[in-house]
Amino acid sequence: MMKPLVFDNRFIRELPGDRITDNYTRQVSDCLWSAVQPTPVKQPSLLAYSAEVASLLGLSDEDMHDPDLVQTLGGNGALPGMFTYATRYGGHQFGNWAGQLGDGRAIYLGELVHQQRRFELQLKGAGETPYSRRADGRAVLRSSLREFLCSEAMHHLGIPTTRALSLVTTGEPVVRDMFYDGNPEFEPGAIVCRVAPSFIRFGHFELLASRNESALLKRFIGFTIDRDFAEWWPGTGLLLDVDNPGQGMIEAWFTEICARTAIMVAHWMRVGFVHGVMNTDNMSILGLTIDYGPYGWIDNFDPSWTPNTTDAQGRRYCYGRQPDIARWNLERLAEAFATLLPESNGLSQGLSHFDTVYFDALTSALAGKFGLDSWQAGDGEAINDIFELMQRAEVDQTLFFTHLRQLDISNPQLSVLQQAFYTEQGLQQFGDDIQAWLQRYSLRVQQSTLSAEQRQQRMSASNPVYVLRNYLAQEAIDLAAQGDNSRLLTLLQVLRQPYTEQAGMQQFAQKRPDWARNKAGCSMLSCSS
Ligand SMILES: Nc1ncnc2c1ncn2[C@@H]1O[C@H](COP(=O)(O)OP(=O)(O)OP(=O)(O)O)[C@@H](O)[C@H]1O
Ligand SMILES: [Mg+2]
Repeated sequence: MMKPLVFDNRFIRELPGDRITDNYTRQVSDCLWSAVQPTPVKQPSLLAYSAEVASLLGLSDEDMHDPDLVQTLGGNGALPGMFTYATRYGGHQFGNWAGQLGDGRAIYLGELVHQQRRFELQLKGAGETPYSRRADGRAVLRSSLREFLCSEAMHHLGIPTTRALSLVTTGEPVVRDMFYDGNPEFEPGAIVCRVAPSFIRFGHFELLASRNESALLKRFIGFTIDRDFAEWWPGTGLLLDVDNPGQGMIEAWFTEICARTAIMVAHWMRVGFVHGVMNTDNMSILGLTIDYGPYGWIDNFDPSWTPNTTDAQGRRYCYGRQPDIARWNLERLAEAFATLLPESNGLSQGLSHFDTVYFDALTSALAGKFGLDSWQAGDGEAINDIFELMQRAEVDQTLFFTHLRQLDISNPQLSVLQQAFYTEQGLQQFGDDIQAWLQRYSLRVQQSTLSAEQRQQRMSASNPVYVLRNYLAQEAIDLAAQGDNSRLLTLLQVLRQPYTEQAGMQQFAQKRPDWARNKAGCSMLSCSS
């Protein structure tokens, strides 16, 4: 028998809910959540779970196979103490205000408390809610598997992220027109149980501000600081009035949100992660990576690359623009707060803080990647030069760094990097330039105070050997769709230690194979999920 889980559902206890309790699509006002039950499914079956997340929640391996828990994770019935609801948020999508969005397919199970830590649990793909607009409330296996694996991979890379407890197939088909080309197909349905201290998004605040619900906006800010920033705000020396947080508190808090967002994006840039849909409804107030949709990983270095086919034209959310977009999103959040603080210039100070924190985080990440002791004048220029060469020569970003680590500084040879080139032509055409750069780099490293061993250690800690390249996820999806979850489990295992070379796992540390270059799911992803 499973031990009872402890829930303490502050969100629904302390914040107003929707008075309408019927589940139909509508505009909702003057509240933050709507009670809604997950829609039951035919046959929930546990495909994979994260043992680390289970243990954070006080769940043993045995518990994870408990039929009652598996049913709950598939949306069939709640456990004692749970309360199920969807929240009301809005957002800027692709640069435009989109109005009310809300949890159209994510349904909360409540706030689980274990060992003094609080975790919100959510089922993504659990059925329609009042916020489902014209969609079905469901999620397909391919997108759920990608979310499950990548959130765990990101955590083990040391990147702030929402986590995933479980991946459950529903036994029910879901219809998707993957390329929006009039060819809908049945795909297996699935549900991920996500876990985070808070799933509150920028869009929650933006919607209240846009609807002039200012008393509720204030109260919600007070709630969020009190519940989700409990470790931060006492250190500010400011007093928190939960019902009416003061200007100084809101400004200080916004500055903190800016810092966290900057750190998150600097990490993305470090490992070559492209989120793909940085709409403000996909920005976490805690600075966690949230909503693993059409994300991707950089193979050949290219700042203009985006995995999202919907964004292929404008490239708003391409790799290189992520820091600017994060700042743009913070500006939208500042505008929402400014409806309460018309006289404030503290909000613009928060934005400047973003610039400072991002610069520091990025330069220290780059110093780590290149194995430098510190960031010095001239490093930026040298690093820009090699990034430009990598782009023109089509060099794999991940392999470049893991191989650069092996460079003999006293006798730098291009051959160390050979594996990282995608084409013979790139090697022929840019080989001499890159060789010259390696000489310049070696001189820089020789001036450094680090020993060879220290340099290599720094590089190992900053440069992952294993990342969830798009084609690796796709191979796991293709197998899982045939009922074989072995690759999924192997990847989950390998990605637990992404910075360490693991015996027999060499195949997961290769550059993207040629067949995957232009294949759907491998080089480009649709938003259909
Ligand atoms: N299949 C669906 N059914 C109902 N609503 C959906 C569906 N897919 C997306 N939405 C809603 O569309 C909006 C934008 O979607 P987006 O792709 O950013 O989110 P998402 O993938 O559902 O998940 P999340 O941000 O919760 O990880 C959100 O309000 C989302 O709930
Ligand atoms: Mg989303």
